[in-house]
Amino acid sequence: MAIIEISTLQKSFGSNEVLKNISFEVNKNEVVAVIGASGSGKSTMLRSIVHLEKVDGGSIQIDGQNLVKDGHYPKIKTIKEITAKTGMVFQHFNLFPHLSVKENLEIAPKLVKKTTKEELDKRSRDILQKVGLSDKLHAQPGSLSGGQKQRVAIARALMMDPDILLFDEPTSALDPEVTGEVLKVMRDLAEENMTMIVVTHEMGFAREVADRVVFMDGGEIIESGRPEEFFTNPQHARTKAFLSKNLN
Ligand SMILES: Nc1ncnc2c1ncn2[C@@H]1O[C@H](COP(=O)(O)OP(=O)(O)OP(=O)(O)O)[C@@H](O)[C@H]1O
Repeated sequence: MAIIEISTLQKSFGSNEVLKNISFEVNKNEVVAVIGASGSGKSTMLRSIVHLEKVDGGSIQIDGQNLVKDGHYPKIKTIKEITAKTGMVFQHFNLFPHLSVKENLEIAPKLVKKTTKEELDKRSRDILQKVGLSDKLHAQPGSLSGGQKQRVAIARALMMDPDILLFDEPTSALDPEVTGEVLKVMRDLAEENMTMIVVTHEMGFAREVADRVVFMDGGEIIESGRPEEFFTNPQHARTKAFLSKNLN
């Protein structure tokens, strides 16, 4: 069953047409890896799903509700309700630097959910344990490694109990030696059947963890398929050219 339905999405920045009639669906519990060259529109597509970008045309339905229909948006209250169940993890973590890990985790649920202090405390401890950072509850982000910061960012997204998690190049800003610890947390989430869209340059992750790979080029979806077919027998010349440059 599709939990995200995107159809004929269009977006331009001035004269730069960044999304050209993008259509695709994500099923509940599916992990979709989105790959493609820099500037192909991957981030813009992801950001549109959480309303960090406003599209010019097309539709996005999340769990049966229209975030945007034929380029028209509902009122902001409805938009907030629709996007509330989608969490996002960014390349550069976007933690609040002046707040502790615990405060970073609790700030959003404190504002929007009716939760007691005790429940929040238990939840932040449980989720930090899940990402392997129990000992960092009271740390400041500045004292953490990049891999630890990104795991805190994932924990923060999980605090809102999302149905869908979007990752925008979550390991691209990390040193190679800490990339694995973040990918492991993402693998664990995939195994727990979290619905995920992951924009990534990590071909190993796309090949091994994703249920489906989507290749974008020049604002279009060129090809998508199950990883075993996509990587061994790409159909499109542009996919072949991209893979020959990016697979090692
Ligand atoms: N806020 C913005 N204002 C103007 N142009 C933008 C903006 N955001 C993105 N763009 C442009 O849109 C195009 C697509 O960018 P986008 O970040 O979506 O691509 P991407 O595939 O995610 O690339 P990367 O891997 O480099 O992040 C690029 O040409 C970029 O310069």
